[in-house]
Amino acid sequence: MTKTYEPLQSVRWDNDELILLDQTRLPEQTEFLILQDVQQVWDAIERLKVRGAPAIGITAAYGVYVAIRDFAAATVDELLVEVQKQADYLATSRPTAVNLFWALDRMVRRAKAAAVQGESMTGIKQILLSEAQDIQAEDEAVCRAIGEHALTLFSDGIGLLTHCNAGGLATAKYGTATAPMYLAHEKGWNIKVFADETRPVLQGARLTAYELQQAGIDVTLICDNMAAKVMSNGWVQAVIVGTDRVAANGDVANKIGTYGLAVLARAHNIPFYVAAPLSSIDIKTPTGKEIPIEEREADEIIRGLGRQVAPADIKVYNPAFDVTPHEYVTAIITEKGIVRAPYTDNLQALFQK
Ligand SMILES: CSC[C@@H](O)[C@@H](O)C(=O)COP(=O)(O)O
Repeated sequence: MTKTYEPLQSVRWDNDELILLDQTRLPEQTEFLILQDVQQVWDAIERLKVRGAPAIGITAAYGVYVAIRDFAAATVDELLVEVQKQADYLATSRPTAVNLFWALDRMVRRAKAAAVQGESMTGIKQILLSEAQDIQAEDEAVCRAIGEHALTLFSDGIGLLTHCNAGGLATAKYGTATAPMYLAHEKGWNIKVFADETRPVLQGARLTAYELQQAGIDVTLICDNMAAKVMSNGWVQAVIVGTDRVAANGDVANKIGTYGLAVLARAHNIPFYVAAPLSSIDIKTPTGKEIPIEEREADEIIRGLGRQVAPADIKVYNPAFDVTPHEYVTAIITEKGIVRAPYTDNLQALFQK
């Protein structure tokens, strides 16, 4: 029997309002936030109310419109300066996911192009709203295409392991790493997914386990330190994760713990796949060493499980992401197809097609 996937939407533009599903509250509460100004948009991104690289980009794009819609500029040039200023501000909310900068840059370029075409200030504002809506609609199509390409690597009965949440909640729909899971499920395949809980903020437990279970997919939650055991049990035939930024040489930044998983996959002879929209591929950053890695507050670890689990004043190191060297990456699955080594040439080629 085929099933249609109808997920919770994490970002919505509805009735002239930007509405976010508060991902910090899931799975206990399904709470929606109406964001009324750019400060609220910035806070929502920084505090992970919306998270996941594509969803951050989509939200920031709407954020630019929210920031300028009531701005009373005297001239089009003044409006363009304001658009740039607000985009620069939103760009400071999180450093690693390149989709944020990609979406903001696209919004600024669209405003400038509209000005060159002689649009009025009202026209430019409307064009910015449409651009944000286009970014969101395109992301859905991109995720579906990633899922279709990824599905060619898998077959009925496969066991998959994933980390963090590169799911529908992190994108417009389908997710990146989860897209083939949803498409496989729609086809009636029996797949088994193992979801790492993903310390410290538990995106795997709170979000991936939740959304896959809601969709009726066979998902098993494991603690991060159980991945080796699950692999050695022979339960996993592929690892698939999302990414916040792929460098030009194929090094992959993703949620902390991804690198360890890639090493484990290599040790067990299991392919390690990265699902990446082109908006996550940063051809201008040569290698993973140049990718800025966000460090977050100690409290995420000390009090991350809802109560104090360590000495209150303990020294903590809390990088939110790590970089998996490209040598460990079996393939990068994009909306334009599956890319394998040599990554420098093959990723570059994606942007020339
Ligand atoms: C399709 S989402 C890809 C990545 O953004 C995801 O894997 C991830 O690491 C998210 O980190 P987060 O800190 O929750 O924003």
